[in-house]
Formats: sequence, structure tokens, C-alpha cells
Amino acid sequence: MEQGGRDPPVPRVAVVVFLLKGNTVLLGRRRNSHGDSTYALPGGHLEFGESFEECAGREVEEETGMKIEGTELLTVTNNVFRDGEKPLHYVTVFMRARPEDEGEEPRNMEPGKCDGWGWYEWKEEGLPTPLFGPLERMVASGFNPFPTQPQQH
Ligand SMILES: Nc1nc2c([nH]c(=O)n2[C@H]2C[C@H](O)[C@@H](COP(=O)(O)OP(=O)(O)OP(=O)(O)O)O2)c(=O)[nH]1
Ligand SMILES: [Mg+2]
Repeated sequence: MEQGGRDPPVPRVAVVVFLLKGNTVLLGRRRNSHGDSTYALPGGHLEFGESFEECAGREVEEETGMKIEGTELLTVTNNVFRDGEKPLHYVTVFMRARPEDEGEEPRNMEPGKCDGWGWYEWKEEGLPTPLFGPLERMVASGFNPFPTQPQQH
């Protein structure tokens, strides 16, 4: 049985990636029983024995065909979804990374799960709507996935 369908249900670990290019992030419109039609980051379930960095690289490649580098941990959030058939609970690990090849464009490798990928500026006017709940809450909290500029002395 799929772990998410366990009875009683258990929290699962997801790893998702802010893939950064210039001042944009990569988002795709979800096709899924929860968060359907909302814009979300590439990512998925942490597999047994995997590091966060390995999971990030694997999920981005599976979903977009792109290889990533400079993968770093940003933050973790706790997310309960009640919009689908069954409630789901994820501890979501947010990473950031850059494309290995900045000139490469993402491909929609899993068209059943995503309508397609695009680069969006990380500011309220630049982001598509609706955003996936966990992402929406991060925007609302003022979270910035970009590296801060080194202090000028
Ligand atoms: N893809 C994605 N998942 C997110 C985000 N925020 C967040 O909390 N999650 C959580 C809820 C998702 O159900 C969970 C797993 O990601 P997913 O739904 O894309 O799973 P998937 O089909 O790619 O998983 P997999 O079987 O390929 O491992 O991660 C996000 O921005 N993007
Ligand atoms: Mg996914």
C-alpha cells in the first residue's frame, strides 16, 4: 500500500526545491488530488536512506529533466492538507539549488502530475496564482529563498 494511504495515517517527509535562476524561481501547476491546479515547487517524497540533497536532485531531475548544483537546506514547515479525499500530513523540507546548466530549459517529464514549468519572479506581482498552500504561507510570512547579499563594509 502507498505509505500515504496508511491507516491510521502517518506524517510523511517531502523535499521540495527552490530552483533559482537570476531573480526567478521554477514553479509548475500541480495535477494532484490535493493542491490541484495550484503552482508548486518541484519535489516529492524522501526515500528510505536518502539525504535531503540526493532527494532534491532526484526529484528535480525526474520532474524537469534538469540537473542541479549548490543544493542547500533552507527551512522546514509542517503542513496538513484536508482538501483531498483523505487528510495528508507532510513535514516539508525546503531546499534551494541552481541549475547545473543555466541555459537549459525545464521539460515537463510527468505531464500527468504537472501542466508545465515556468520561471517566476519572487515578488507578489510576479508570482502566479493560486500558489500551493505551503508556498502561499511562506510568501505571506515574507520568506525569501534567495541568498542574502554579502554585507558591504
Ligand atoms: N511538489 C511539491 N510538494 C510540496 C510543496 N510544498 C509541500 O508542502 N509539498 C508537499 C505536499 C506534497 O504532497 C508532498 C510531496 O510532493 P508531490 O505531491 O509533488 O509528490 P510526488 O508525486 O512528486 O512524489 P513522488 O511519488 O515522486 O515521491 O510535498 C511544493 O511546493 N511542491
Ligand atoms: Mg512532485
